[in-house]
Amino acid sequence: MHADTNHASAPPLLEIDAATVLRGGQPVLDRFSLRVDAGRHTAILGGNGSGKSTLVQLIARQLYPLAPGNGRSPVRVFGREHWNVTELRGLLGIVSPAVQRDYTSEMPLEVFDVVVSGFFAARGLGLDHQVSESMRERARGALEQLGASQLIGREMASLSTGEARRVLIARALVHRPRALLLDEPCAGLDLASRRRFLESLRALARSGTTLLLVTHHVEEIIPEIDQVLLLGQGRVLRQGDKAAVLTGDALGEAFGMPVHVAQHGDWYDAAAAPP
Ligand SMILES: Nc1ncnc2c1ncn2[C@@H]1O[C@H](COP(=O)(O)OP(=O)(O)OP(=O)(O)O)[C@@H](O)[C@H]1O
Repeated sequence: MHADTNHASAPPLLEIDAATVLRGGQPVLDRFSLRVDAGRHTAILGGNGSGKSTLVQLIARQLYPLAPGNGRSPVRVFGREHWNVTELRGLLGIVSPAVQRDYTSEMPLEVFDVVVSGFFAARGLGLDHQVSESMRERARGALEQLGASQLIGREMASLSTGEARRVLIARALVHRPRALLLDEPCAGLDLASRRRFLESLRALARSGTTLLLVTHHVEEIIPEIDQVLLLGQGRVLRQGDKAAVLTGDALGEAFGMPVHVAQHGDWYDAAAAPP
């Protein structure tokens, strides 16, 4: 399901062309290629250690690929190879466990300030930040969109995992990025919080923000996502329409054991097949 149909002539949101990333001297992404068109909500699925977080860091310019030798970068975002990191984050909101740890550490940071600071790509508000009424208005709107308005006034360190995640997504959305990259957004959420959170992601997907969802849980792939990439040991095992990729065979290969996949309406789930 595409977010909207006005992207026909836009460059792809993301193009990765045979990128290799080394960590500890070993290739953890190995000649990895991926294309995500703007508006095409995509899930990146893989087991522990398959390279998902490395991929997020590659896209966020926190890790760099090996130079391919042709002078070109193997990673292009919105058609461009070179980005200033602040500018890139204005177009691509990123929420990951590392971002959440950073915001919920001991330093006192108030929820509303955290969301407004998204306009300045800063961790909190400082004296030199000129906050306009329209910025405040948009921050209130983003918190409302995530069902987190009641948290205004609270300190980040006092929030539950799910509450803090909603605030950080509001912060990532405040300057209206064209896409949102979410790394394991449901980690640490209980059943009810996860369902509510996934419903808010569905609303975002329908509102035109392209979602890139990184997860190891098939049941978090919301119906609006129609492309799935299956990652195994740093390589693309399968990529394509959800129905073609979410099969027992493909997931069995990714997770290294027999997997049973069930479909419930527009949702899928997967479990280890009984021995
Ligand atoms: N700093 C590092 N030095 C050496 N190896 C690393 C480093 N960081 C990650 N790796 C290795 O890279 C591989 C991919 O790790 P990555 O964190 O990207 O996987 P992941 O798919 O996000 O895993 P998980 O689902 O467990 O979070 C793993 O084998 C991991 O041990």
